[in-house]
Amino acid sequence: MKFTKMHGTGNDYIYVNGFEEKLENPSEAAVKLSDRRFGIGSDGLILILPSDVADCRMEMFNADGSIGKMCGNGIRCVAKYVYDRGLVKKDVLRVETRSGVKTLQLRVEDGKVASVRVNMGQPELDPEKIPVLFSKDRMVDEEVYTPSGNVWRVTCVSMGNPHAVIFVDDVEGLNLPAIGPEMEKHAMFPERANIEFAQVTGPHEVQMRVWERGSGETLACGTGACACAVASVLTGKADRDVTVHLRGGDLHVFWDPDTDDVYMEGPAAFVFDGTVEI
Ligand SMILES: N[C@@H](CCC[C@H](N)C(=O)O)C(=O)O
Repeated sequence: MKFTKMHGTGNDYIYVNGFEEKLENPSEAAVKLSDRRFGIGSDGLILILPSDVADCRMEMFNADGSIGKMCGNGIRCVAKYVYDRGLVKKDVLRVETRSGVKTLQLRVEDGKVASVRVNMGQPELDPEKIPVLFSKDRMVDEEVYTPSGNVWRVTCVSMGNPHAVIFVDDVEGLNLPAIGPEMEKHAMFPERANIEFAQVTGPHEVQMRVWERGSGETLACGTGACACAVASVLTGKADRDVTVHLRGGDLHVFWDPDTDDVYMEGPAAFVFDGTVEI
């Protein structure tokens, strides 16, 4: 099977052109191919497919084979893939995802996509829809106790997938591989959750690390950066226009007060093409 390795701020996926390739069991392939020693190595697998309602469709699988309804870093790479390879030559693109059709504005340099601005849609704050087992009045900065005895104050937001944002004083000092799994799988999240740890360093600056549902610690998460920006506003810690600094680079997020839409802007990068036996 032909594949392409790409990344958005270090959040790397294996991309398969579903216009040409047929993958019988993508979930199983995601587990096998994402392995960083026995496979190609990635945070997961993304299929680029034809769509009846948009320019193309994406399907994303985490490294454990589970499905993610939306992927902010992945969708920018999908845009770069279809534009640079001439599949869809438009600088405003519509991509179908499991969380609806997203509109993307491409910034092209020397004929290739350098960065992409995505309308990520409106954040979902209804606990039943996220889903999180909190009541409606306990959604912002609420205490959660973990089985190992940690207490975290979380703000829950869905950006098409579930996120819990936790503000801390020293994001780099955290032992994320120890803390992440017990929060991802905490009983309060019936479908597990992506966990963001954030340190606000100014009205327009947030430093963030992420433990992704199904993939573990990644260098960046686009939907997570958006959830973090929304949580920063809801808790009164930052303005609606923030740069989220991640281990893999920066993402710019703006939560529009007029439309309630969240916009995310960041780079998309090609790594290499290859073929693999599956
Ligand atoms: N890396 C992504 C999010 C991927 C999906 C997530 N792990 C989930 O299961 O919800 C992003 O950039 O948004």
